[in-house]
Amino acid sequence: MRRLKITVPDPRIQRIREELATVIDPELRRPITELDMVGDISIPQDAPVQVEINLTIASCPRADDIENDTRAAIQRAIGEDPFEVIVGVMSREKRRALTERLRGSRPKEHPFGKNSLTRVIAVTSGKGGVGKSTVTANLAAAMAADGLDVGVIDADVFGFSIPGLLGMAPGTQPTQVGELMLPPVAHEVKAVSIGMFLQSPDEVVAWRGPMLHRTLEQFLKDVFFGDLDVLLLDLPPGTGDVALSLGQLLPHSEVVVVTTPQPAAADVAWRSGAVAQKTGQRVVGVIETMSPAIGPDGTEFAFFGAGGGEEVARRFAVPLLAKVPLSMPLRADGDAGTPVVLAHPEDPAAIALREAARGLYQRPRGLAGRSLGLSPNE
Ligand SMILES: Nc1ncnc2c1ncn2[C@@H]1O[C@H](COP(=O)(O)OP(=O)(O)OP(=O)(O)O)[C@@H](O)[C@H]1O
Repeated sequence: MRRLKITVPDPRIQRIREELATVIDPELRRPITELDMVGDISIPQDAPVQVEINLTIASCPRADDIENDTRAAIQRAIGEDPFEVIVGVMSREKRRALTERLRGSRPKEHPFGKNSLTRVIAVTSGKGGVGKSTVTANLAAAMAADGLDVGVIDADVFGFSIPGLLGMAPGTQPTQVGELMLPPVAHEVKAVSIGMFLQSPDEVVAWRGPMLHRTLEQFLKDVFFGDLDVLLLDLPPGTGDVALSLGQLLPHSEVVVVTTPQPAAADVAWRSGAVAQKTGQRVVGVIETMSPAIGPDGTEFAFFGAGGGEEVARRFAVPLLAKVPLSMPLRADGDAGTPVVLAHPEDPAAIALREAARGLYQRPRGLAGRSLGLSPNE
């Protein structure tokens, strides 16, 4: 009688697959198994286990991370057994299929339209240099540290400082996979900035409105942020073109107004929020920064006066989410690329910013702050 030969798959292959499903692509934020990055897993006789990994592109900036995580996963699956990881690159067809799959889950326009579950929050100020970008970077880092998926679009053409504030090295750029751009990630925050697309660091951006509009639109459509809980936008100071574009592209976005305590700055800050209201957006809160600080001997330093935040919040009938005192660590940590909420969480400025972040994402959606069109001014 002839014997039927049944080949039983080596159980180690299944264990390796299960462990590889825990390896997350750092840019796409999905398991490499789901992204079709795992090729053949074979166990030749008397030879090490072979596992093939296919990166999305040859110059994948996070290739080392993916390979290291893959090795650790295989080790967890097979212990001391010898193995080999063969790192290759996806074929063009596979890459196209992947980008189509990633785009496929997105609506035709951009993924942050009115049915999106992502909370879009634009951070605006009247004047430049009041601390708006620092506030944005810290809100993003604090929300991400609380476990939210957070993205930032740095649309501040004149002072694109988000990459630096998040510690991204000069020259950091999104990774291009097919037509999609994968935003760099720092402190668990995905960020894309106009500054990442300049030819040289010294290039000055002097764009007219339509160019800014197209850039913002492209960021929203072509940057693959994945499913975000919160998308923060760092707007240029003032009441200009980007705010109007935002009204058209993201009419459901909410707006946080940043001001210093100075009455003159507060008045300009109020104007920038009022423009946002005119384009249908909703002012949801005010953050005062450079607020009075208390020295070690109890002396109060109120270099920029007091009361600006309360005044702007009163005029919009929205909460004053935080008063962020003047703080050396806040400034120094920003310069060093680690937001103060992470580097010095005990600093009074960090405490205030963390409270503002929580106040923002824990807030129910409502009508406060939306212009009801009853009065031309307030
Ligand atoms: N509470 C604070 N204490 C100390 N320094 C602060 C505080 N807030 C902001 N700064 C500092 O003020 C400077 C300007 O801040 P930032 O770049 O965030 O302002 P901005 O409003 O975004 O400016 P721009 O619109 O020109 O980009 C930075 O050096 C920052 O570290």
